[in-house]
Amino acid sequence: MVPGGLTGLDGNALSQLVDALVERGWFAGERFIDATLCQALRDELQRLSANQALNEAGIGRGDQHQLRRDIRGDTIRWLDRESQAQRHYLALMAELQQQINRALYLGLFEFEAHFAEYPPGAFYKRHVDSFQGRANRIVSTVLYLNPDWPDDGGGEMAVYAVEDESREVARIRPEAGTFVCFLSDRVPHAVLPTRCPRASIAGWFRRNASLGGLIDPAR
Ligand SMILES: O=C(O)CCC(=O)C(=O)O
Ligand SMILES: [Fe+2]
Repeated sequence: MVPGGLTGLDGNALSQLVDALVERGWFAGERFIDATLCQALRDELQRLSANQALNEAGIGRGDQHQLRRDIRGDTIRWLDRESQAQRHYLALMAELQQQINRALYLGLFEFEAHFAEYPPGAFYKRHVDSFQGRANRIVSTVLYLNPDWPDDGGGEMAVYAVEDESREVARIRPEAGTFVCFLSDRVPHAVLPTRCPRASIAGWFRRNASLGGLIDPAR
């Protein structure tokens, strides 16, 4: 249950998510997150964008961080719990974390997430979100915030086979309310070039990983 009388996650959808994670490593569900909450999150992202509060996203963590517009073209802002909408979404993710830990014993202990805006023409080439052995990102999530995404809007998330990254297995429209969840080190995915401004929240459940004596190194 989410505090403050807010809408929680649907039990049925949650068990579908957990089953899909176990069976094939990824899940996508339409209308997984309430439309009113998606609208509030999109309004907030649009305000941040209008106030030039978004930053160009890079690839690699810590010292390895670099801007590569040929690889990814979104601008981002990390969630900071400043709004009621963010706190509501984070409470839902805490509920999801509990369910995943209960069913899969993944020991997820923390969630980090950022708003993302892909302007027309932007994309994110095929990648995985963490590498085996250095995997403190365990489960990735994406919530889309675009009501009435047009058929010819592009910007789908392409999902590729775990055992063969050249084989596309799904294409997911970034329609508001659609939620995607997958094992961060297993599932190759990409954002296909978008034709419309594309709004989302990408997030990661993490496990504490001690790397080279650093506890929980910088993202
Ligand atoms: O927005 C999406 O569909 C995926 C974004 C993504 O892959 C990422 O931020 O790592
Ligand atoms: Fe990704």
